[in-house]
Amino acid sequence: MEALLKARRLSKIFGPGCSLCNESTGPDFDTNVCPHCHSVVACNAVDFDLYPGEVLGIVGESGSGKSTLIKLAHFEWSATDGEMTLHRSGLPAALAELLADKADQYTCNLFGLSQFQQRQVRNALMGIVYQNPLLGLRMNVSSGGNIAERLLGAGWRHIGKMCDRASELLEKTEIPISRMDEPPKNFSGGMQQRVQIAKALSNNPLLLLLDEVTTGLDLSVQARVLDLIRSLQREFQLSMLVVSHDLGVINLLCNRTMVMKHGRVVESGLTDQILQDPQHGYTQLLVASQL
Ligand SMILES: Nc1ncnc2c1ncn2[C@@H]1O[C@H](COP(=O)(O)OP(=O)(O)OP(=O)(O)O)[C@@H](O)[C@H]1O
Repeated sequence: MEALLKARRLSKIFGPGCSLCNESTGPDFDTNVCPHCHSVVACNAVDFDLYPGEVLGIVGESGSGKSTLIKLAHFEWSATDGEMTLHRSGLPAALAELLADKADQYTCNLFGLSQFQQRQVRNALMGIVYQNPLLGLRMNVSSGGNIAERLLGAGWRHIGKMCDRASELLEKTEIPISRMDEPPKNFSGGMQQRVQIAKALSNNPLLLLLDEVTTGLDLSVQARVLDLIRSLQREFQLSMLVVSHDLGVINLLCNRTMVMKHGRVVESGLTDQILQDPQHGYTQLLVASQL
């Protein structure tokens, strides 16, 4: 099977950067701040492949660069260096043509696209759920309206079809249809996450990005949201990138996992293997601390 998404040498530096940034930061130096120019190396030379229907976890302590990878993949931040390509076979024909790299079955480097083109890719192919629902939802707009807005962005125009799609998704995410016209600000934290999930799924994304989606929720609410994500992933065979500092979440959702520290991947492999037989000292600590 061929990868749906390939990321190569993903790097993000905050600050001016200098020729010594990469060789003076990372786990061996116990910092991601360059001692020469004081830039932050949020991630450096990260490679990964994501296969169709696969869930790839990104775990690590606070500041290790997990959210940076999600924000690069979602084009919220521009990469300092690196490439991201998608397999063309799963893309809508118009997009596959637009992004064609004639020599390859993968698209051109998506980081090289204009902002407009990146928005097209994002609207057609990606969904995202943030830890903070304020980032993913308009709190004063009805829940149905939040979903319709996303559908408009993805090119939908027929109001009736958008209403049907919103009801279908809210039902799937266990929001009572009777509350479809209410704004998310009226909802509990768990409900807001479920509306975010419904919105993120509305355009049938190939790729779903989850950034600490259950952090901050009560344990029982967390369990319900995670269960929902797991069943939706199976139903739609979604490919997902899941960021979490919680190994329980990673264990429940992810087939494979990358462990990050100071902007570098220190270990990656099958989640079971990483949890049962961690190789890197940092992963061993992480696993021991969460047992
Ligand atoms: N806008 C910014 N300007 C400067 N540095 C930033 C900026 N955003 C993030 N960083 C730095 O980049 C590094 C990686 O941040 P990132 O948010 O990716 O970490 P994380 O692993 O997701 O952490 P957390 O679990 O706390 O969200 C951190 O050192 C952070 O301070």
